[in-house]
Amino acid sequence: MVQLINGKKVANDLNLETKKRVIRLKKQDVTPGLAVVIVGDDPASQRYVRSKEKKAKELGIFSIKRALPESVTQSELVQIVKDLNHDDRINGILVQSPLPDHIDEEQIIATIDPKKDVDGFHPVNVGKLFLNLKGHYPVACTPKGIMTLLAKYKINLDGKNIVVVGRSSIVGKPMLALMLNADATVIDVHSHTDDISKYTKHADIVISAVGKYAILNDDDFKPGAVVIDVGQNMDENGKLAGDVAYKAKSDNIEFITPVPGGVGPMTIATLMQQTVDMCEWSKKIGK
Ligand SMILES: Nc1nc2c(c(=O)[nH]1)N[C@@H](CN(C=O)c1ccc(C(=O)N[C@@H](CCC(=O)O)C(=O)O)cc1)CN2
Repeated sequence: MVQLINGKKVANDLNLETKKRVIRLKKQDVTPGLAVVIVGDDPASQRYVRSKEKKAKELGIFSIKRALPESVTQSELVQIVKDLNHDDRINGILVQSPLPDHIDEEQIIATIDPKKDVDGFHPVNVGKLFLNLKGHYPVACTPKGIMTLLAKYKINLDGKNIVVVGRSSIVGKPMLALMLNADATVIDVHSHTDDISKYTKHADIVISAVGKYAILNDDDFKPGAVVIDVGQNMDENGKLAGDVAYKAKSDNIEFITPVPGGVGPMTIATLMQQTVDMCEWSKKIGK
């Protein structure tokens, strides 16, 4: 029988802890601040941004949203990010991805002050992660949230065979780095990989971040596998579903993150946690 990894519960616990930290900071007259920049009207992105604003409010984090039309120019967007870099109320800036095709996303991310890059996408922070540098720096929220989930479920990573499916900057690549830094043995498979299941079938842990419903199923894993499903897709009935189609009585999967209720809530809880971390780091408070 497959056991579900309850991301919603772990995220709720993390949010409670974050809320307590915010209360403590406010007693010192410090309020963490988050700025969310969104371009265009993609319904999924709008939903995610609404959830981020709602959660920030619930936890007592100050937040501002810059919602821009699809027609915004590169230079206008660069200027908005620069203004946020200089806004003392703001500790974390994120630009919701994806951006429209006419925008050079790399330049926008590189404009964010690395000390306010709450998504951990800036090349300086990505470099620190891959070099496994000590010290304080932000890390992409979805992979960081996955590491928190695995730790909560006491899933050992040292020397384990990990297969990451997908190589995006948001999940796949930082996930690889975090796993390497945790002493796991890591393989990344992607759209140019000949036979993905050849790799997943030998993995202790598979992390799938492809964005295609049912790209993997029970037969693609070995008995006892832990499966982390990052997909946010629609199934054949128009219901939200992950990358992995499985039966509750799977012979192979031992643990899986459900969609919804697995990795998704951890992304937002980690974003809130990291906003507070960055506020404390900037004021040299705490850790
Ligand atoms: N700047 C960023 N852009 C994007 C990121 C990111 O981390 N930073 N990640 C994704 C989208 N994302 C956050 O922005 C995100 C995706 C899914 C969820 C979530 O809670 N999913 C729920 C279901 C929600 C629903 O009903 O649709 C779940 O799985 O339970 C949160 C955040 C791409 N862009």
